[in-house]
Amino acid sequence: MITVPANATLDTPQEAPAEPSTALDEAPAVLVLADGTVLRGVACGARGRVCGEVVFNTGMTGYQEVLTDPSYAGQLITFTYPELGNTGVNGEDLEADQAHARGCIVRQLAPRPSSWRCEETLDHWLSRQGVVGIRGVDTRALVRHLREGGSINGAIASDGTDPATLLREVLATPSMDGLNLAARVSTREPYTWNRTCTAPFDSRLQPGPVSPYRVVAIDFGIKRAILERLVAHGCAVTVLPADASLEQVLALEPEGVFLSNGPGDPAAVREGITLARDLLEQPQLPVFGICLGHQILGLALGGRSFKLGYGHRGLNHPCGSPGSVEITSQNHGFALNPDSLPAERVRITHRNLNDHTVAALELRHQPVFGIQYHPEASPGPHDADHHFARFAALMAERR
Ligand SMILES: NC(=O)CC[C@H](N)C(=O)O
Repeated sequence: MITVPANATLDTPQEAPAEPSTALDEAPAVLVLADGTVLRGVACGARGRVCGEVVFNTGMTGYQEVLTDPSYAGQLITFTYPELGNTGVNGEDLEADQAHARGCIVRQLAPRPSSWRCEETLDHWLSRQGVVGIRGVDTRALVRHLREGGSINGAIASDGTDPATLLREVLATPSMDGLNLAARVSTREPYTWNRTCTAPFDSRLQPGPVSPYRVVAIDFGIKRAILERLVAHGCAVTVLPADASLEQVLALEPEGVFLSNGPGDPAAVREGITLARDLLEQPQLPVFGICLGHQILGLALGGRSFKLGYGHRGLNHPCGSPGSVEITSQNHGFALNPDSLPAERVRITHRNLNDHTVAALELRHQPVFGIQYHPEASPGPHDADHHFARFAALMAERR
C-alpha cells in the first residue's frame, strides 16, 4: 500500500506537449496520365494541381533526398516503396534548399512518423514545400503501366478538378524534353563550399592533402551530397552557374573541374556542352562528370544522347566493368548512345548490367571521366564512393 504524506504536493500532471498534428487530409485527389489513365486517391501535401512527367523511384529509403534532388525538377515522382514518411522529415537530409519535384504519388503515408531525427511529418513538409501529393494510389499498377508504356506526362489534382478537364490540361502541357531545365535550377551567383557530411561514413578515407585541391564545380542542379563528398576527399569547391564560360572557370585556377547532375534533356544544356568542349582542350586538366555532367561530357565528345523508356531511378542498379560490380544509386531518364562515342578517344568503362546501357566512360589520353550513376549515394549504397578518390588522385598526380 503506497501512502502519500499529507504535506506532499503531487504536481498536477503537466499537459504533455501537443504532438504535431498528424491528422491526414481526407479530400479526394486524382492522377490523370496523358494516355487517359485515371487513378483516384486521397490528397496529401499541398492542395492544388500540377502537371509534369510521371516517373518512379524504387528505392526503399531516401524519400527526402529524392524530393529535394534538383534532378527531379518538374517531375511527379511515384514511390514504389509502399509506405512513405515513416521517419518524418529533418533539416539535414536535404539535397537542396527546397523540394524540386512537383508531385508525389504514394501508396500509403505513414500517419505517425517515428525517428529521433524527425522534425515534422512528411505530409506537413510536402504542404509547406508546395508539393501536390496523392496517396492511396495503386502504385504497383501505375509502375507496371509506366514500365510497359514508358514515362508519360500526367497531372495530380486535389482541388476538385475533374479528370476530363485535367486530361485536357495534360495534353496542352508541352513536354519538358528539349528544355534547358539545368538553367532553371542552377545557382545565379558563384559560391564556395567547404562542409562535409556530419558523419563521414567512409573510414577508408586517406588523410587529406596539405592544402585542399582547388575544384570548380559547374552547377547544373548539383546535389549537396556531391559537394560534401568532394570536400571529404580533400577538395575546396567553388560552385559556378550552369552558363559559366571557360574564362570564368580558368580564372579560378582550378586543379580539377566537376560537371554536376541535373534535370532535363542533356542535349538542351548548350552552354554546358560548349564549356565541356573547351575544357577538353585543356589536355592536362582533370574533369569529372556525374549523371547529367557525364552526359554533357559525352555530347561534348561528339556523342549523342537518347531517352530511356522509363529511366533508371532507384538504389540497387548493378553496374559493372570487367572483374567488378558496383551496386549503385541512379536517377536518370537519358543515356549516351555507345556507338556515337569516338572509340579512339573514349573508353566505356562500366555498363548497367540490367540493360547494358553506358554507365561510365573515361578518356584514353586525358584525365577525364564520367559516371552516369550517383557515387555520392544519398540515398543509396556507397559502393561507388571511390570515384571521388579517383578524381582527387588525378589532381594529386598533377601537383
Ligand atoms: N540525375 C541527373 O543528373 C539526371 C540527368 C538527366 N537529367 C537525365 O534524366 O538523364
